[in-house]
Amino acid sequence: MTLSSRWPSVATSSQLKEKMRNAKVLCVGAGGIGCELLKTLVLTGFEDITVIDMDTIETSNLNRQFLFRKHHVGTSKARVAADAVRVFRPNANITVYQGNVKESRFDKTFFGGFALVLNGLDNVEARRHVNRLCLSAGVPLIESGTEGYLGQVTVHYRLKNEAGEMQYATECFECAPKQSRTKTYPVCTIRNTPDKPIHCIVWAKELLFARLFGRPDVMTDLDEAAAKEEGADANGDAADGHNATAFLRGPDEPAEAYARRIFCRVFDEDIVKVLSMEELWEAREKPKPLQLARCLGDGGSADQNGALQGAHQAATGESACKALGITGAYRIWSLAECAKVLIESIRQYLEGRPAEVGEAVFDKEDDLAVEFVTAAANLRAANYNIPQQSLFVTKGMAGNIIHAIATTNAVVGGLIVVEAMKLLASKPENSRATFILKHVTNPKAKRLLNAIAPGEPSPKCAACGTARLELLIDTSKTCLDDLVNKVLKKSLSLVEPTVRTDAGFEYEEGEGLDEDEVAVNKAKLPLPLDQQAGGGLKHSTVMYVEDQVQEFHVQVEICHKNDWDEEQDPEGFRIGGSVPQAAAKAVDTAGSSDAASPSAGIQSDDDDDLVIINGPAAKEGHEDDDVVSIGEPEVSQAAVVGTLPQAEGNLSKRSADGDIDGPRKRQRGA
Ligand SMILES: Nc1ncnc2c1ncn2[C@@H]1O[C@H](COP(=O)(O)OP(=O)(O)OP(=O)(O)O)[C@@H](O)[C@H]1O
Ligand SMILES: [Zn+2]
Repeated sequence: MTLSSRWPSVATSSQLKEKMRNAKVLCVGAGGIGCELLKTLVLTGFEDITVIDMDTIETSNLNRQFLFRKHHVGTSKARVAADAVRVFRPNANITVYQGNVKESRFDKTFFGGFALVLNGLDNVEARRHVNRLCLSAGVPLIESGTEGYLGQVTVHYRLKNEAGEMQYATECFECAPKQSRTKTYPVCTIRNTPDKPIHCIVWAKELLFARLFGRPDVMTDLDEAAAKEEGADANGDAADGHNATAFLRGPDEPAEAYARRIFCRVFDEDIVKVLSMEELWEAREKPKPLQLARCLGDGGSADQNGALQGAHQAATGESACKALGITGAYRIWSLAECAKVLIESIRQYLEGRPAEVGEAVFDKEDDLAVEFVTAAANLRAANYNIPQQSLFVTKGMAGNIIHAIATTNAVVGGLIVVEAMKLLASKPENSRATFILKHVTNPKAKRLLNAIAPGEPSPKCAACGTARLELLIDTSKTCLDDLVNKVLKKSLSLVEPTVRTDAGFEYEEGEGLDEDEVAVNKAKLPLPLDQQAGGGLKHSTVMYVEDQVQEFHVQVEICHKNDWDEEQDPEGFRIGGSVPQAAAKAVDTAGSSDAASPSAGIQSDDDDDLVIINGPAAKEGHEDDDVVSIGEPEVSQAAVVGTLPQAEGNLSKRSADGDIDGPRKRQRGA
């Protein structure tokens, strides 16, 4: 049934209302956007809603995820959100799943049961996964993302006419390569020549925290450097790949003595060593070693046994600042405070959370972890004469936090519902991709929302087109494990990849394999690519890569390349063709240079994908420009989350007089 009136007059028709009541919609994500979306959906008249979210509510969600209250902390987001909106519309039928949308129960058949899929996610892997399932199930997807004041809603579908012919088709989520804002930091800058606060924070979080509290079998660059020295001291050989003993705690070593030894090692002795690499300092300011006793000041900071004053209590593992009586998240700590917090946080970890040591992963919600990183980063900043940061700012930078704006989420939630209504009203020609770019577009335009026609499908798209990807990789040094985990799962967002070649190589994952098959596949993982069965995965080998859950197929041609430059390509591979940008990371974390400024250089971690509009580079002083056409936004750091199509391509569809073309209407039979 199509509605005869034009959009938007049709929006209030009783026919559309009925369609909204009956339409089965799937909301993926019940976080910042998801809460707004659910609320607006039920208030608009949608009554058959399914919600998936894998997470539980955290205290830090409460400021913007308004369906949640303090007493809900620790409980399922999807369930609480559903219960809350049921109050607004008691006859709504809301089905809840607390789970990861990548689970195999949410397969093509599951997706095929919905009229529309509405995403309120926060990471690109899940978005790609949902995109692929929507493509294979033939269900329209409305995508969204926000980042501070910025946001966007995009619409993706292939709609057939009654004769089964493709009538309207937009680009899919993966058609336009997204430029990842994941920042990579050359390891040598982080290790030897930091010159920004973020370099010190990355070092504290990715190297020191990981080394002291993380998995001991995972080497960090601290080990590599230290082990090289140890190996060289002992027998002149390079490191053999084992962790440096310098960071191991002696069997009877008291926690605080260990903490002090670590301090001396990393902020004093290591700096002395790096100073001896004279070529590094020809054009740079030399770093200064820090002596612990001097940092602590008059010696009165420690008692006769060397224990810090104020830290005599048994360690609870909760907070070093609390134990030391140090307050002030927004001020910069003195050097003495940093030294004390560093030593006390190590003691708190070792004595208060012994079970976690060797397993810990940095978590921005963990006070002790943030205190440790703040103290360590600031001490390192003092070594290198780099400005220090408050705990609040460090937390933002280490946790890749862009402070979310509830209103942006509300606007985006509302726009998703508007686009959903257009599709239900069978008005795909009225679909719009809408961008909230207020502070980066021409202020004279005074336009908060910029709506453009959805982009066209790209034949080169790996998800919906027929692209063959090219993988540049060192086939003799890379093992299959890295190909599977770093290339296929991480870069291409596959969940359970299968790889086959014409010459008979096979690798499979996923349900349905028996124990023997799993073991056979696992045994292949440590071997280099060129030593795999079927003559190896070598230069010119074409791999047929598949993910059955996603119904994703792509051909990947291998190009052997050795001599990778670690700084330029820290991952040691590159993927060409129409592929979503790999989240290549040297030391894969990031942060903003100013946590108070939401659009500052925040980068993605595993949870947040940030992409940049590939518009023309921002000109200096663009605010003075008389004309900044809406078709050419002046965007450099307009970071939005998720679904942003390439602005140039899309925006150019707006004609000079401001008309917007609808989505591509296919010729009959095309
Ligand atoms: N693979 C997935 N399956 C199911 N839900 C997911 C998946 N990935 C992300 N989500 C959910 O998407 C929601 C995104 O919401 P939002 O961006 O507000 O993040 P958040 O985790 O609530 O907040 P923040 O990251 O700012 O602390 C989260 O509730 C998260 O649990
Ligand atoms: Zn596509």
